[in-house]
Amino acid sequence: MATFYDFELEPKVIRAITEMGFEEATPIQSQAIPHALQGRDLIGQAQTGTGKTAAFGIPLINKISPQEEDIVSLILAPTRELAIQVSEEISKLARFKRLRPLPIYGGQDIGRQIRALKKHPQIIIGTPGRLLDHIQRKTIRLDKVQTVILDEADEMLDMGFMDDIQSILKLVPEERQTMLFSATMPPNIKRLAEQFLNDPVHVSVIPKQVSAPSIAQFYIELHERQKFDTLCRLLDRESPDLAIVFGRTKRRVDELAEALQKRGYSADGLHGDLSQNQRDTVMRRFRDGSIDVLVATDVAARGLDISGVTHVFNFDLPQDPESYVHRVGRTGRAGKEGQAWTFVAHREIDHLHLIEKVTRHRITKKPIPSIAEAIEGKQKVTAEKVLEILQKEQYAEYKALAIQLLEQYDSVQLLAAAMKLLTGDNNDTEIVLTPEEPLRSKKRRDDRNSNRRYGSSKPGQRRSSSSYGGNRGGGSGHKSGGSYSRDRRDRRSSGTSTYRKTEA
Ligand SMILES: Nc1ncnc2c1ncn2[C@@H]1O[C@H](COP(=O)(O)OP(=O)(O)OP(=O)(O)O)[C@@H](O)[C@H]1O
Ligand SMILES: [Mg+2]
Repeated sequence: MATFYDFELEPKVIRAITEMGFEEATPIQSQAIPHALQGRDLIGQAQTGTGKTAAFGIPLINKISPQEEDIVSLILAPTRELAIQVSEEISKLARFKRLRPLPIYGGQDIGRQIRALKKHPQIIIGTPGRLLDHIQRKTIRLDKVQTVILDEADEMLDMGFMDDIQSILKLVPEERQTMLFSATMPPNIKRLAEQFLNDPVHVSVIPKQVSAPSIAQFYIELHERQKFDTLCRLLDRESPDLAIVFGRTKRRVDELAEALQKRGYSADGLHGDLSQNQRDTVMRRFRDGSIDVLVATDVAARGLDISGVTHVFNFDLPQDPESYVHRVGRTGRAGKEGQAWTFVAHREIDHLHLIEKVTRHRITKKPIPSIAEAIEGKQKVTAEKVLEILQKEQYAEYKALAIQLLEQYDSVQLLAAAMKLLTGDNNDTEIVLTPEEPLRSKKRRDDRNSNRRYGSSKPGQRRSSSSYGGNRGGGSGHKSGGSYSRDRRDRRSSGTSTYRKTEA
């Protein structure tokens, strides 16, 4: 396993990496950084949570001079939250070089962005729409750009950003370095690559399974009307540190977040119809732990790196296998463990099997947790809280009362009563959610030989293989076809190697 001293990096960059607590390079970093430093175009694919951001961020920071006054690099990301996050990681890497990265995304005051642009940032991290806006206003010029990175490249295609990306890249000099990154590379990404990349190196660190091995994956087969109580029981039994619950539509997310609040969970929703202010607030509160359940549409499926997310719940089955991979990839990051639970209506079982086939990962069937299990889980949390106070000896002012009560009552009964009070009564406020239709799977002609469905299908077939299910909520209706290529023989396995991050 490579350390960062193995690459020819400036001492200031190495120092920043060390301060971030990175000891060893992850597999995608060891393989991509040398090519990127040589200026090669690159297509990088590696599992979720394995450090793709630094894989392009490190070589990028290394080559930019702090004296530079122009925008020399451009990073495109599909969502605002991701643009903000990538910009933060780039800032950390650029700390000692004192470079000026700037996130540019929709929903933020454009006047403020224009003022920030006057301070000569060298790196712009943006979403395509707002970037085009600035280009039209001539507040951003791209004619000095030397490096372009498309993070979550396949998602940007899927969201129908192809035209925008084309318009943006037309303004960037042809003599440049371009890199694409994602955990999933459906075959139609080739179109993008052929058009925008020049003799790219393919770096693929996808071992046998597409999703990270550190994620335990389960599913529960149930009726739509059982979903909510099942979610509550799972939350009680599992007591996640932080959890993300994915719903299919914006309405679903709103209803679910409100319902969870009614039942006493500290939850809030995130989707594209909220104001940017609301989106920022929800993300900040989730990151700092003031809410512990984030309910979201697929807007939160890609790239978001929030430490402490131990559980992902697919309240509704995702539209396609790529979305599944990215959603569950919000947990089990940077070598940590995580769990993903997927709710499947009886009629959706075929979809689930398709996901298993494409991701080459068995998803284990589990029963609906019982009420008793849920209560037991809640009691365990209460006991842990009590023991924590005990260990930290934070009870001095209650000691006299305890002695007094113990003189009069039985200790077991007394403690049980206190635990009951702390755990709270079972809150079974009646909840009614607007039902969502189960995903319908269209019979495909190539269903007989489903092994061939992904990857090796001809362009004509791909359309049909992508049509299992309706449109993604609010999307343009354009769907990508297919998924992971199955016949990639040059996949180098990352094996069982792990990498650690020391607490910096
Ligand atoms: N070499 C390293 N050692 C330890 N931790 C690392 C290393 N490189 C990156 N990380 C950390 O791992 C986490 C995941 O990284 P990152 O968000 O770049 O993953 P990703 O591959 O882009 O995932 P996704 O496909 O979900 O976007 C981050 O918290 C990052 O700081
Ligand atoms: Mg990423």
